[in-house]
Amino acid sequence: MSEQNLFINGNWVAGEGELFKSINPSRDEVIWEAKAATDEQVDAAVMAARAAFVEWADKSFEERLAICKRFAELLEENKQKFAHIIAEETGKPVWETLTEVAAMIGKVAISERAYHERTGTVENAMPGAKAFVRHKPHGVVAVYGPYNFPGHLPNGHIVPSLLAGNTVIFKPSEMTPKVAEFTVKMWEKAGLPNGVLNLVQGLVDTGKALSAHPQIDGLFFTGSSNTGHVLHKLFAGRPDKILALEMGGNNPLIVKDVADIDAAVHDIVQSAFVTSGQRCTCARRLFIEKSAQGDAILKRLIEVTENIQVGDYEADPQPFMGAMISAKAASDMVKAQNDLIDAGAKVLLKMLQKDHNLGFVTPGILDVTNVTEMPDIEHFGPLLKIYRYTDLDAAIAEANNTKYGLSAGILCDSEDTYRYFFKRIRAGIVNWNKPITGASSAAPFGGIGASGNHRASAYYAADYCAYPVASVEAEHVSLPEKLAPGLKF
Ligand SMILES: NC(=O)c1ccc[n+]([C@@H]2O[C@H](COP(=O)([O-])OP(=O)(O)OC[C@H]3O[C@@H](n4cnc5c(N)ncnc54)[C@H](O)[C@@H]3O)[C@@H](O)[C@H]2O)c1
Ligand SMILES: O=CCC[C@H](NC(=O)CCC(=O)O)C(=O)O
Repeated sequence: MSEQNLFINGNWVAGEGELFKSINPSRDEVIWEAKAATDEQVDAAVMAARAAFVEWADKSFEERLAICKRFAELLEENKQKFAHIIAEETGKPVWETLTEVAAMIGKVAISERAYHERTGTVENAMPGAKAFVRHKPHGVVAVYGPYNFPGHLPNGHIVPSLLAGNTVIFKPSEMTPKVAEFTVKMWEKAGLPNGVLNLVQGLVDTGKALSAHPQIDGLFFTGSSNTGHVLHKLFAGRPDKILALEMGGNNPLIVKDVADIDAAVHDIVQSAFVTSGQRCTCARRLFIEKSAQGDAILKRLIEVTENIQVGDYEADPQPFMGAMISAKAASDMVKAQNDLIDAGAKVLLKMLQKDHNLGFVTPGILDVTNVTEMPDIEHFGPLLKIYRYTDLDAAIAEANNTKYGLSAGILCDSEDTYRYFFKRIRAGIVNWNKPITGASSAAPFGGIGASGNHRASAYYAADYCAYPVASVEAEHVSLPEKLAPGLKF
């Protein structure tokens, strides 16, 4: 039981709202239980961030960076422990959660570089003066995180926000409060001044109270498209607030003429089933040619997928896939599969949830080529939909037939085919002969359409964490050499 679960103005305090729990989805055990933040506690957190802002923004960049570097060192020292907490709360195997902690550590150096390269100071000479472009923090920002990368993805907003001089209120996913608590304890230990980072835990009501708070200057969100759209509506008519949205996708992957079938199948599996399909970048739709080679790829894909190891996060040897975030998420995914089957999808490999109290499902593959009414929704789990095609243009058109636009890829040996595809496909991440998951934090990250609002996370996060200020400056006022017509001095 975690009683003092909120971090407000440098103090750990108990929530006074509704009781909520975090359940280990691999073992059906309660691992965290506490009360949500009330509206008054959300208000206290926002006002603490407001009070801390001027002093934090006034510190030198080097002072702020030193604390972020200490945070990264603490993560390094505690990486085994932290990886186990992420694994126990999300179901992801430890091999994978160790990479999540590594991405969090790497974020500090990447954000330092991005701060200078994207939001540095530019000075230009001009007659009798100098012109500058500098950047200033927005002020108090709210950061919302998803459950699938409960450490890495909010960290991708928090680190650049703090480096730029903003103060933060962090609202993690209600599915992953324990990871959030550990993260904030590392920041506390790293020496952040009181009020600079505040943690409010809770359900949707806590999220609503924070997003509606008049004293936030911005909201940086990674999560579902549904919630992102709710927030977008809430911020409509508020050009004074900055809203950065990173949402989901209905991501396509096309296969066309490859020599190495096993290599192609590897990249498909890595794209569709890593993290039990719970990555925003996962391939949801796979386009395979109607040809002998297409048949061979599909046959091999089914064989390899049938043999994917699914198991407990600590199992030795480690499984490829762990549990989904909850038993409910797993049964919802099976239901989504059944709905598609009812709509005419052909089962190639049936997804199964053997124990309804746990989050484990085996990966599923459906042929949806003949389904006439395919919903354009993100199936956030290990369910891959196959489209058989005869014409590449038609496959690309269908790949683009989505309101989303996060990631896309093609597996093909011809560079010309890739260039052709690249020009026509609509997505923020476009890969060639590589999985479409595993997007690097060192590159801009995010999508177009319903996947986000173009302020991509990762490397370009620096852009939305500070605003540019243009200045023309001279040490003294002086009369211009040439006066405007009609003026006499
Ligand atoms: N594009 C990306 O960068 C990216 C990365 C990871 C995950 N995702 C997406 O995230 C989703 C999974 O995460 P999730 O289910 O935790 O997302 P979610 O939208 O359910 O929750 C995200 C956060 O929003 C809060 N929230 C929910 N409803 C709210 C409301 N009405 N008002 C204010 N706050 C509210 C939640 O409490 C949580 O803190 C998937 O759709 C996935 O594609 C996107
Ligand atoms: O749900 C979002 C997936 C993000 C994920 N990105 C990473 O793993 C980044 C790792 C790094 O920073 O190098 C993905 O794209 O799969």
